[in-house]
Amino acid sequence: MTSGTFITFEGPDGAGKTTIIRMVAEQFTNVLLTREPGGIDIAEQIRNVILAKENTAMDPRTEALLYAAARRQHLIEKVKPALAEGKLVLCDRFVDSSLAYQGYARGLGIDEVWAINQFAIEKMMPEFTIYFDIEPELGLQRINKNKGREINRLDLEDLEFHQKVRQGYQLLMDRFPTRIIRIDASGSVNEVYKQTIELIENKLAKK
Ligand SMILES: Nc1ncnc2c1ncn2[C@@H]1O[C@H](COP(=O)(O)OP(=O)(O)OP(=O)(O)O)[C@@H](O)[C@H]1O
Ligand SMILES: Cc1cn([C@H]2C[C@H](O)[C@@H](COP(=O)(O)O)O2)c(=O)[nH]c1=O
Repeated sequence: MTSGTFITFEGPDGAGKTTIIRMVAEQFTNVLLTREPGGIDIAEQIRNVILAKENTAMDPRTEALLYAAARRQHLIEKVKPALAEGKLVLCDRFVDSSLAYQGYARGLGIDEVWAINQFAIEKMMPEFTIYFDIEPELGLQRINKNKGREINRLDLEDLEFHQKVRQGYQLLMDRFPTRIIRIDASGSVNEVYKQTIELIENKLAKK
């Protein structure tokens, strides 16, 4: 039995999730801000393996399994305990990333990737998911402008891959129309933040 609230943030690379989630977290007390893959030591170690630029030989199924393994550990070690303590858990990426990136863009199949993730999450899903929608060209431009950000193996995929990721998310919005809520992430930081905080406050007020 969980008493907190679990919200996930999704979108293509460079959509602005990390920027906005940090601003949102500052507005709440009793909040846990975390991310996938990572958020705890074991999952951060898995993240380093998945995203290392030199690991170009990684098989797509290995990639999907590693994301699911990191997810499992993070869920058990960090997310579930925080929810049990009544926290608001804001998570930068969750299972929808695996469905969009590995299931659709890598071509493993959304249903197949959903199935392996069931072993990891045991039906544990967010109350709702905010999807930051952006043209991949704009997302990648934002990343490339940020000289301080390390470019990882997934960022180095070609534009076609990133376009497929976005198509994958569009399919997920059709599949989960009540859980996933779209926000236009192409505007300024302040515009995107305003939409996001209003959405969260409305949802929390209805709980
Ligand atoms: N609305 C915005 N307008 C312009 N630039 C933005 C906006 N939001 C974020 N940025 C900038 O774009 C870059 C990527 O933002 P951020 O890291 O928040 O995206 P992200 O969705 O978390 O990306 P990724 O999933 O690839 O880590 C950063 O340099 C950030 O400062
Ligand atoms: C959870 C998850 C993530 N990915 C991809 C998405 C990004 O390209 C990287 C993570 O980097 P970020 O800067 O933290 O966004 O990994 C994925 O392909 N599958 C997943 O399940």
